[in-house]
Amino acid sequence: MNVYPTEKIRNVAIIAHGGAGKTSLTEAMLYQTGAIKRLGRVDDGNTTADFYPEEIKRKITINTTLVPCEYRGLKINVLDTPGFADFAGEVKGALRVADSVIVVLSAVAGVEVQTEIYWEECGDLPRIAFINKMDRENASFEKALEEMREKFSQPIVPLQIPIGAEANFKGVVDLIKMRALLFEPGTGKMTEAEIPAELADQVEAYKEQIVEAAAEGDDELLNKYLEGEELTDEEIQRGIKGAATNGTAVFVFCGSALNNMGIQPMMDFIVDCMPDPSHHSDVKGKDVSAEPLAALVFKTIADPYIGRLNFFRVFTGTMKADSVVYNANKEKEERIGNLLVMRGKEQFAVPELKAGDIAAVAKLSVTTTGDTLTDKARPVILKGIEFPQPTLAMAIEPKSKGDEDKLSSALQRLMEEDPTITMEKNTETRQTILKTMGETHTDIIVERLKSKFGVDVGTTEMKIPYRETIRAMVQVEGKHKKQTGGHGQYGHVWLKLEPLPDAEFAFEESVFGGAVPRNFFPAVEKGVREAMTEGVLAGYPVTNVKVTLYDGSYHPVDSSEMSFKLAAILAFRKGMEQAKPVLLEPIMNVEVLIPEQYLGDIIGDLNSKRGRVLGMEPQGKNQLVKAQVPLAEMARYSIDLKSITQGRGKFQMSFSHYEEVPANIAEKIAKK
Ligand SMILES: Nc1nc2c(ncn2[C@@H]2O[C@H](COP(=O)(O)OP(=O)(O)OP(=O)(O)O)[C@@H](O)[C@H]2O)c(=O)[nH]1
Repeated sequence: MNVYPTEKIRNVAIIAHGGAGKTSLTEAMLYQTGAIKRLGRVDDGNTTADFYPEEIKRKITINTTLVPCEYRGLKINVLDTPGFADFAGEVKGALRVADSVIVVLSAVAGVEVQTEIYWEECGDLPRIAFINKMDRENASFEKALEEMREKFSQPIVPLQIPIGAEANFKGVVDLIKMRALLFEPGTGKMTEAEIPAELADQVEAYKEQIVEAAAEGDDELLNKYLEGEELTDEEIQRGIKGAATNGTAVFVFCGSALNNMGIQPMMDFIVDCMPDPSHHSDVKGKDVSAEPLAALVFKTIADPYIGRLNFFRVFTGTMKADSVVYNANKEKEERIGNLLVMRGKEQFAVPELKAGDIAAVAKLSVTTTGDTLTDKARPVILKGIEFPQPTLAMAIEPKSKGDEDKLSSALQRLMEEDPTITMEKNTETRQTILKTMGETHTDIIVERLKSKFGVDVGTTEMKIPYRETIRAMVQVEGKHKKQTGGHGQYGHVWLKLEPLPDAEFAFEESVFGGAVPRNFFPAVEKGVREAMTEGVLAGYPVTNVKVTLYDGSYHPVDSSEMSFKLAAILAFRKGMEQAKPVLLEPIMNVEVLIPEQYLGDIIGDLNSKRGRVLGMEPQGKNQLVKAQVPLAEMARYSIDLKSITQGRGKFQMSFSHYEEVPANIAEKIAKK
């Protein structure tokens, strides 16, 4: 593969709801450019972009795949992203390094939820739309268009209209060339023809929208247009390019990725009108090739053959093979060996990469996703990537004992690859908690642990770290006395137990006249602390208790530290039983961000989860609901929220405080 200058590069992310046809479109683009000789199919598991076994098995994209196509002397770096919400982190990475976006819609399903969500996340990135699956039963170009206009604020402007639909889909009318383009299914061969007479009215209506959008794309043209002058074809072209580059209009194409129909006109548009990397908002107004090196790592994978691979985009300067660069985030130099242009599982080594290009490098020592590789003499740190926070927590444990260390180091490695998972050890419940973006994500982590690291693991629900406390003050006696020939054992204490709302534990002594000698005090405290590790209700740790040692007795020969410790344990257990013990549960601060229309359902659901809604406030088009909810009710909230809002809601939570568990629930927990 050649080295391409900045102006000959297009970095295009393909985004859409799962199943709209992103991977099929990527495959068709590769075929169209001659990079592959056979059109692979998702259903046959032989596409270039989805080559991981886990992707082939599920027939979905899990990883963003970089697929460079060489076309008309340019290099189009296609980033095929996953549509499934659990892998939203991959989309974030791709959008950070793309200069423009292809939004794929199914002509049958129209604008689906994830498409809407990712559309928002595109921010200011210029985008075009490809209405796919025109060959399918119930395909409707108009309906998809209408839904786009309903849901998106940008002007939506078709540059084509379909000729035929469903099994009868034959091609498109190119509204700029004013010609019919007919495609041969499979080969994608394109022939031109006259516009079918029955489409004449439609063509006129759409043409007017194009002229308007073109005028909006160029100030000079806008004046001309507003003064009622007609724009020439050349001016319309220029205006369209301006609007496409600035993102002031979204131009629409259509076709069938599966049958390789309608791909070439869209690719021509990318080449002719979509922005090159010098337009990216990070570098706007700069001479990208004259600036010092700044390359952002947006994805890291542990490749089974090559080892760790970092994918990066060069924003400014040139990245050279066999060079030394500076990781400005880690403040460490890194040695670059080969620069690899990847295409699915294929790779080509290149001597250098110009500003704007995307590639991978193997075997760096400290670099991870989000880091900037730069020039030590003139270091730059590029803005990182804001990954979504994981929301589904599950406990994970190795199936065979002794694999604990192996599990935690494997998870560490997976966390380097995937910034949307976290792992933590809960010291109270002794569980390893894995947090992910959803159930499928968890399943995939479990599979990877087995296939890549040989650790067989199971997942269970997270245990809730309950605690126990007391609600009354009591005074109790504890006596440990044994006479078994020779030395006996003797310890005797009187303890006062009382609730201590503002601290976990306090121990005091106020013993008169040496009833218990001073040297045994530490043993008594030790006994109390030991007893507190397992409460009398359900065996959870005891908290918020003050214990005072105020009396007792001793034996000059038989008393020992051990005897006093045991006496204290006895006293504490007895005392706790009498002091109205209760179970406490962790209460979380929860913030849920949702579109207004789900407000009622969300509040109803939080109430049914024993939550207290503290308030809500509008945030743009959304509502932020603040509540406090017991952790025990929140274990599967990420799944519930997804189903109530069809994936449109977000939430986060953090620990707030402990509160008493209602008696009926406490009883059930104690029985368990
Ligand atoms: N009839 C028809 N089917 C299509 C077309 N494009 C894609 N499909 C089918 O739709 C399904 C999903 O296609 P993909 O290309 O995997 O969709 P995707 O958007 O990449 O899906 P994710 O990566 O999982 O988000 C597959 O069964 C494809 O064969 C099309 O143009 N026509």
